[in-house]
Amino acid sequence: MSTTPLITLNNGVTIPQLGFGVFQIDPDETADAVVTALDAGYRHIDTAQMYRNEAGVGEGVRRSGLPRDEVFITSKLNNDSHDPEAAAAAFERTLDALGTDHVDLFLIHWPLAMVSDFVETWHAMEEFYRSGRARSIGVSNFQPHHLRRLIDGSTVVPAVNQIEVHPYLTQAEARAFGAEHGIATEAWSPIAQGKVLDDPTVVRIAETHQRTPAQVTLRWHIQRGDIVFPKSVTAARIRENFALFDFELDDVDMAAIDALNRDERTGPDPDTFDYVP
Ligand SMILES: NC(=O)C1=CN([C@@H]2O[C@H](COP(=O)(O)OP(=O)(O)OC[C@H]3O[C@@H](n4cnc5c(N)ncnc54)[C@H](OP(=O)(O)O)[C@@H]3O)[C@@H](O)[C@H]2O)C=CC1
Ligand SMILES: O=C1CO[C@H](CO)[C@@H](O)[C@@H]1O
Repeated sequence: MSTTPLITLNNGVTIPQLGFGVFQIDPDETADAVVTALDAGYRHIDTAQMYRNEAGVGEGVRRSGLPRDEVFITSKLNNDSHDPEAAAAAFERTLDALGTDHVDLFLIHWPLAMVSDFVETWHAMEEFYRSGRARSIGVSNFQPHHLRRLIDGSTVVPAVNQIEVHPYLTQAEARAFGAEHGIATEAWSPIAQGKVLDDPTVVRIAETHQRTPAQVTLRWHIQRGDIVFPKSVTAARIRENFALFDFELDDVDMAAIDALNRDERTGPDPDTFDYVP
């Protein structure tokens, strides 16, 4: 069975570059999907308090029979828990739901810059990291201006920034900022929830390589060096999305996909998204 490359984060922790995302997987179906993914070779699961399926992730990992330390688990602090005391209680709930004594990565899900002080929230995250119960901490949906303020006001530099990235939103500025500051970029909605799969350029490159449009798009992410975790509840697609390591895109293919950028989001804009449930 093939394995995924590992990326070393700025704190020395390694993360499998290809993982499995579980947003919009029904809590009752999550354990089965996670078992299917782990059987296919994935060793990295991306969940969030907001997805309400952390318990299913924990159950799936246990049911797989794999030792806990062979699976990298990420979760994210919900938007209603930015207050440092609320963050501490929410972090406990995540560990309880997953049924584990630590997570490998814990993220602030959204900056919520208009309704909270994310630097204060980050100080609570630093405590989770110092205690060892979050092996790494990071952020999600932070723009360079948010990251600048965070880095200026704290001691631990985020290990990752998880942002929306796909061929229609290539995120040159945010990825360059991350590279400059040792913050790994994680690409969410890597196939734009399916919207890039009919793109004629992607389809043409897929035909050339006798691969699917999803595989070509995910391979483009891998060759750019980002961490990526496509979601699927379909067993055949879960396996298809993992079969990325026996073909390569050349520079011309990579440039053609880069050129599809049109700065088009499928999800919310971090500068205006302030949803607190
Ligand atoms: N930090 C954040 O704010 C966010 C984080 N995320 C994370 O990123 C992960 C991935 O993003 P997500 O938004 O789920 O979207 P994706 O870009 O991964 O797309 C998922 C959709 O594509 C379909 N699909 C998956 N594989 C294939 C394939 N090979 N061929 C055709 N269709 C396919 C799935 O269908 P089906 O399931 O029916 O097979 C599903 O409808 C999330 O699960 C979550 O972990 C996502 C959004 C925001
Ligand atoms: O992780 C997430 C899944 O998608 C949602 C809607 O786009 C986001 O709000 C959320 O951050």
